[in-house]
Amino acid sequence: MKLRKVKGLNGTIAIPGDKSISHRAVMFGSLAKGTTHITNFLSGADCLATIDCFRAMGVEIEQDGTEVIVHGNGLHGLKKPEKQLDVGNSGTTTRLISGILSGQDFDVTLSGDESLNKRPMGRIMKPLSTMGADIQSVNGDGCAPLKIIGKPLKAVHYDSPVASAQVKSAVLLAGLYADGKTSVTEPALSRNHTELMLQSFGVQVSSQGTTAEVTPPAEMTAADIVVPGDISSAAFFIAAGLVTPDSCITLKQVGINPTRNGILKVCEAMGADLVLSNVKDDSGEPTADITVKTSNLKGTEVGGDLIPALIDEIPVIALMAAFAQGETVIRDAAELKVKESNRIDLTVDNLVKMGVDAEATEDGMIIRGGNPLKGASIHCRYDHRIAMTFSIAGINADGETVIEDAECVDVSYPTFYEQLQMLSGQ
Ligand SMILES: O=C(O)C1=C[C@@H](OP(=O)(O)O)[C@@H](O)[C@H](O)C1
Ligand SMILES: C=C(OP(=O)(O)O)C(=O)O
Repeated sequence: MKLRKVKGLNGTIAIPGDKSISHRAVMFGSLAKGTTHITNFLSGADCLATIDCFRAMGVEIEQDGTEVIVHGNGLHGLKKPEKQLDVGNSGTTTRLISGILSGQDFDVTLSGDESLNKRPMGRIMKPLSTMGADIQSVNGDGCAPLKIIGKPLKAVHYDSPVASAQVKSAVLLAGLYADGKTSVTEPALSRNHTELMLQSFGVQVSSQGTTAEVTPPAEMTAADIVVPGDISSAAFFIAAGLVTPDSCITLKQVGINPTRNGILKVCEAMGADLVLSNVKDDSGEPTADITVKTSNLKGTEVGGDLIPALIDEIPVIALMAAFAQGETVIRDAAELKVKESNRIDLTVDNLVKMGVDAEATEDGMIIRGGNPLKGASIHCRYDHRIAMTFSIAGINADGETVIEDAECVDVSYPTFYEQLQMLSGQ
């Protein structure tokens, strides 16, 4: 993908469905008795991998673009797949499904692509093993492929060392099959979509502070799920609208769940012209339209408990910082090293290539904004968030920017380039 400066971004777009919520809707619909209708499903590669995994375990799932119908087989209705499950590039699929598979009465192996098979799975193997699961890293390196032999599970309380919704969810989903109430406490609150959506499927879940507890149900009941727009996808156009001269963009129906909306707080601290309208909260997952206009940003500090609420947005926040006056410090974000790529190093390397004064730290980065950006050839190691971040950089840089492997945006945002082109009037 080749990009050059644009004359401004203007217009209104609908942001595609939330990736985290789309995964969960397919998973919980598959475990429920009855028919689950999902509207505004994210038809990106990661969520399609989740659909394929459940189809392989005997669940009938109809998909027509963003409309999905799941004919659930009930909590104990999954069947042993004929082959190894392919989780593609998706950490969420891998970790959440591992919780579910731990409690089945069959064994299964799951594996993903090169990037996925390098990501740490010890973080879920440890608590799931404590519950009695037999889950092994096939190559003994703590990564996928994972072999999971389903077992009767014990209820536990798990004190998680990381604020991770994937770890929390893996344990809570195994808890659906345990012999009593299972709870997880995390060091800071991560996204709570699992807790909210399990309740919609009739499961008793309680949350207090950073602890969530699930009571194993006899059955789960099907639900209709309307997926809000993904704030992690909206983030690219929030940043684009703020840093591109002569821009005004409205993003419709974006999820603003407080465990996800950290970027809105960062925008406020940076002095962004950002307005929420049409705020709705009828499904437990609040949404709003977000309007952003070109702004003079200032540097800020990002860290602490805010990090889990914006973890996937940090590369694009770093880009905003490159356009801001003064210094931005991002800390407490070491988790970025174990995403689809090492997002600390890759973000900083690519920023520096484009002429930004940036340096990596142990747990984040420091960016001194204000230098003009120059076009560069960007390596994204097939990391969708890096590809989109540096595409927004590219439309604000002198000369040409080339994004290698740009097709990886399909993982979470297949219509990204189409919408970017539309907003730039090209
Ligand atoms: O639960 C989820 O849907 C997700 C949780 C986050 O990962 P961690 O739980 O590993 O932080 C996030 O980075 C990922 O994109 C989606
Ligand atoms: C980290 C991400 O996803 P996952 O962990 O599901 O691969 C992401 O989408 O940025």
